[in-house]
Amino acid sequence: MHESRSMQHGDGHAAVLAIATANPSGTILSQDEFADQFFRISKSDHLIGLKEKLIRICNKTGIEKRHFHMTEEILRAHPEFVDRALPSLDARSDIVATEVPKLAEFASVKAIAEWGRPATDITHLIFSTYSASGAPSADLQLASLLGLRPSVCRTILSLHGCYGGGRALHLAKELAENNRGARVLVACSEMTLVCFGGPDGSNLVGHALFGDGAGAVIVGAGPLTAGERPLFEMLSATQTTIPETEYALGMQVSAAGLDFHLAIQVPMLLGQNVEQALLNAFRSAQGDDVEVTWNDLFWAVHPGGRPILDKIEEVLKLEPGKLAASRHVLREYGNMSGATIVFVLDELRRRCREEKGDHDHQQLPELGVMMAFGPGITIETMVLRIPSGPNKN
Ligand SMILES: CC(C)(COP(=O)(O)OP(=O)(O)OC[C@H]1O[C@@H](n2cnc3c(N)ncnc32)[C@H](O)[C@@H]1OP(=O)(O)O)[C@@H](O)C(=O)NCCC(=O)NCCSC(=O)CC(=O)O
Repeated sequence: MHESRSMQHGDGHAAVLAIATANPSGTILSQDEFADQFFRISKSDHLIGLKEKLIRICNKTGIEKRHFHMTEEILRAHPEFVDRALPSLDARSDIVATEVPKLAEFASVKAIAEWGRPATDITHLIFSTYSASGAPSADLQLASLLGLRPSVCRTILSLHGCYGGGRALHLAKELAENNRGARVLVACSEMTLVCFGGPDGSNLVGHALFGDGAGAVIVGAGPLTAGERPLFEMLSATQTTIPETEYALGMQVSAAGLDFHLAIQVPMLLGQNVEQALLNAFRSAQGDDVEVTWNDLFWAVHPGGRPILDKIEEVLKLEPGKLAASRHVLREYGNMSGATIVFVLDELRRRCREEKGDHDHQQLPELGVMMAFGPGITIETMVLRIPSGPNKN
């Protein structure tokens, strides 16, 4: 019995076997022009004070551009998306019910191609989004679009917000390590269409930060088949909730769509608690006598906002450049909620490849850490290792 139980487990730690990302082709907006465009299309140019404030906020985000599914044509067809006093959830849900899985499909097809095995070899699917409001949901639709087998085990993570990608990867690790031969597709797809609205005193920061994107990751543990290459080994994963901070980050579904709440204290709260979350993850990997120097690691941090990255850099005394992959993703795409961490992993992988031939890139250390934050405040932390030897990418 004992032997047959151990035969059911994968060999060793789970690993990331492929990563891909996608963005919608609808609209790309430069952050410099965002306030002008947003106030024009929402017919709000008369709200001069709010517009000036949005310009001040946009200038401080560290973002250069963002991608959106939303277009002016969609807004012309749905004036209720601008006026939050009008009910609009049904119309928003109709659009995202098709478009969110479709965006996930673009990323997943690329990840499956990189992985090199047929989609029918996927045994588990974990889909994370803040846009799902029906059942059956985006997970089933993605499974159909990709032609996954009917026995694929599906899980949907709904409204986990920005820690959705981290949570999905954590679950994928546990599934892969506990089910021999499992190959888990993690798909995170986020679209701001569900929370778009005309400017008011409470939603400017969300409008300045969030963008649309999808990430897909294939996760599996040993034995690996010929052609499978581990990109990041997933050594340990923990979740830490900061007590009594429910008020600080949240999402609420209403007749007018999804409302985000981002308290001004979020960067400070994360700064005060990040080290404990890291120690929890490293103790889980190395035991109580953990010895780790933060600057000896590579870093994949969810770029929730520029001051969050600044605060983490400050409290952990990180060398400049340690959060470069996170800052790059924030600059190029904004905060894509749960999908963002997949973009950061992809960027790190790119830097890892380039370091061989490009001396401008710092050599990545062998050990690193992935962190994602969201409502709770919840911190998902994972200790990663870049494999050495012939599989190194
Ligand atoms: C908004 C910022 C770009 C502003 O940058 P700075 O803080 O450096 O600049 P600043 O102090 O001069 O602030 C500029 C103006 O923004 C206002 N301001 C700052 N933070 C605010 C907040 N959370 N809510 C409302 N207003 C805010 C300030 O009062 C100020 O207004 P005035 O100019 O009128 O004085 C930044 O604070 C930021 O990126 N904050 C978001 C961090 C965050 O919460 N991220 C989590 C995202 S959610 C996530 O990732 C997880 C999830 O949702 O699941």
